[in-house]
Amino acid sequence: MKAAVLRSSRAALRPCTCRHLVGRSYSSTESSPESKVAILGAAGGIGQPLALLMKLNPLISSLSLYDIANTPGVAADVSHINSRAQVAGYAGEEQLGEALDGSDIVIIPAGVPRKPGMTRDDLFKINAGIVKSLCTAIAKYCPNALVNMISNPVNSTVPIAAEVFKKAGTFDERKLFGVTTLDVVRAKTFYAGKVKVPVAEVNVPVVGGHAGITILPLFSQAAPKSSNLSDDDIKALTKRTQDGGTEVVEAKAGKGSATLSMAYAGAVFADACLKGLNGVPDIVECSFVQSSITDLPFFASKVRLGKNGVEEVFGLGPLSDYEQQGLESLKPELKASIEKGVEFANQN
Ligand SMILES: NC(=O)c1ccc[n+]([C@@H]2O[C@H](COP(=O)([O-])OP(=O)(O)OC[C@H]3O[C@@H](n4cnc5c(N)ncnc54)[C@H](O)[C@@H]3O)[C@@H](O)[C@H]2O)c1
Ligand SMILES: O=C(O)C[C@H](O)C(=O)O
Repeated sequence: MKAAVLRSSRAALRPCTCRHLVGRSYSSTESSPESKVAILGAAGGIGQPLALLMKLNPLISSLSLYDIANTPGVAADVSHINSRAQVAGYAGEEQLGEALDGSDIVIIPAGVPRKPGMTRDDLFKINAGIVKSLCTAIAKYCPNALVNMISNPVNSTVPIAAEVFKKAGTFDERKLFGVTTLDVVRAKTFYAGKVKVPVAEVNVPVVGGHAGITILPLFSQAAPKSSNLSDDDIKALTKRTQDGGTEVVEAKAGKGSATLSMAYAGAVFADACLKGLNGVPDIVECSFVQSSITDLPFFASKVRLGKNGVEEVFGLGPLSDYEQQGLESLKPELKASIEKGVEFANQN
């Protein structure tokens, strides 16, 4: 069973009166374009709260919820919320094409999460294959969509997606994103708590990748600046940001990894992508993208989002000695994870 499907056309305009949790609001005199967003893995721990948050986003006219099972229930539930997006649930591979058809953004939280004692790379064996088959379908059914990759290990799943798209002849480096927003969310929260400033005023760029030491928060560039932080404070904040995922995995004690904070982070990043697609100026977020700012082919840094996805990849800016050391230390691990993804995509 599935709910009614609404096909999207970005050119069509329709009035909207909903308010959005994290973005701008639209009055009845404004219009927002139609946009279709698909979530793959929508019945999971991240997928369900992410579906809820996406249903509240007034920039979305069509929300497509896909999983291997259980999406009809999630879709029926979310669809009763009185906001703009029309919701459709799709279950099983035979419905994947319809779920993806016409999507402007595809968000991928499909795959297994960590248990205590595991690294993100331990998920590669299962998640690499899942991501590969989902990206093969994206190349076929919505080759122009922006892809927001959440499935771990992000340092490898993004290169896998790139290789799949290259083979299909659909790769556009401006449209593929590893979602590292949760690292930024954590860095902001931990910094605000330490420096004792309102968290809403805080910004901290986080660069590199999304696993352990490859997560490099740049507290030397944090805003507002603090003169009270010692070197030890910065080391502790850096370590807590790098270990944020493990902190949640251990606290959940075998019941998975971050889902609620990740759904929030995924919603923030998707909202930024939607705003960029809609021509809102100066939308800047950190993301793991194809990059030439270091000698690695993929790297997370600040990117400006626009009508075609990435419009500009920003450089790292001035780094402290500690951050410079962190940058050099992360490169071998990040390089190996990228190469592992590329190799997997090309050998299977
Ligand atoms: N990027 C990040 O910052 C970040 C943060 C948290 C979690 N994650 C990752 O996100 C992934 C999902 O985490 P979760 O807690 O939601 O896991 P979960 O097990 O609760 O949910 C995953 C969902 O994916 C579905 N799924 C499996 N194979 C699929 C396929 N072929 N097609 C569609 N759906 C499929 C499952 O049925 C399940 O509903 C994990 O890999 C996790 O490590 C990433
Ligand atoms: O830590 C994990 O395994 C999930 C995710 O990557 C996170 O940072 O919370």
